[in-house]
Amino acid sequence: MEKKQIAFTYELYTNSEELTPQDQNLLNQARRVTEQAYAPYSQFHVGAAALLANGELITGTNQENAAYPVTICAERVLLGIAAMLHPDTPIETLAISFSSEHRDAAHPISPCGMCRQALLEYEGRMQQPIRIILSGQSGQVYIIETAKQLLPFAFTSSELKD
Ligand SMILES: O=c1ccn([C@H]2C[C@H](O)[C@@H](CO)O2)c(=O)[nH]1
Ligand SMILES: [Zn+2]
Repeated sequence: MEKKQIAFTYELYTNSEELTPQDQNLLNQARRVTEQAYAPYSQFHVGAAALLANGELITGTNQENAAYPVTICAERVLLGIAAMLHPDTPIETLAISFSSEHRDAAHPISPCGMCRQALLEYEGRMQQPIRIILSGQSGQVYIIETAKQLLPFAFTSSELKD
């Protein structure tokens, strides 16, 4: 028997002023777009903003539904928009933020399991890592090098190839 370990490194910033101007801009877009989320049931407004390899910037927000499981997270809304509007253009960096009238939003949130799986597929499809910036409306910022790190032992398309 052998014991194995999986670990990854991420960057931690005290606040967004420590980021490069380009990353600050992207995070500010994610923070701002939370206002456009459709989240009448949770009042948890999530915003995602992506910088694409062609320099375009796109955004997405969570879209809830009275039949709760029908809800789509901001991250997967954004991936659908990216795939449709800019096919074959990799996502270089994705910023994710949130806001809520009822909760403190001064800490980062991290994508749910379903979005991690979707982000991993997009990376594989575009053959380029997606850098991820996580932060609330203020406070600490995490930067993760690739979506792959968020989903160790992932099930991928390689299993389905002949
Ligand atoms: O990373 C996340 C986590 C949650 N949500 C949404 C789903 C739901 O609308 C609300 C509460 O779970 O937040 C996202 O969009 N992205
Ligand atoms: Zn999700």
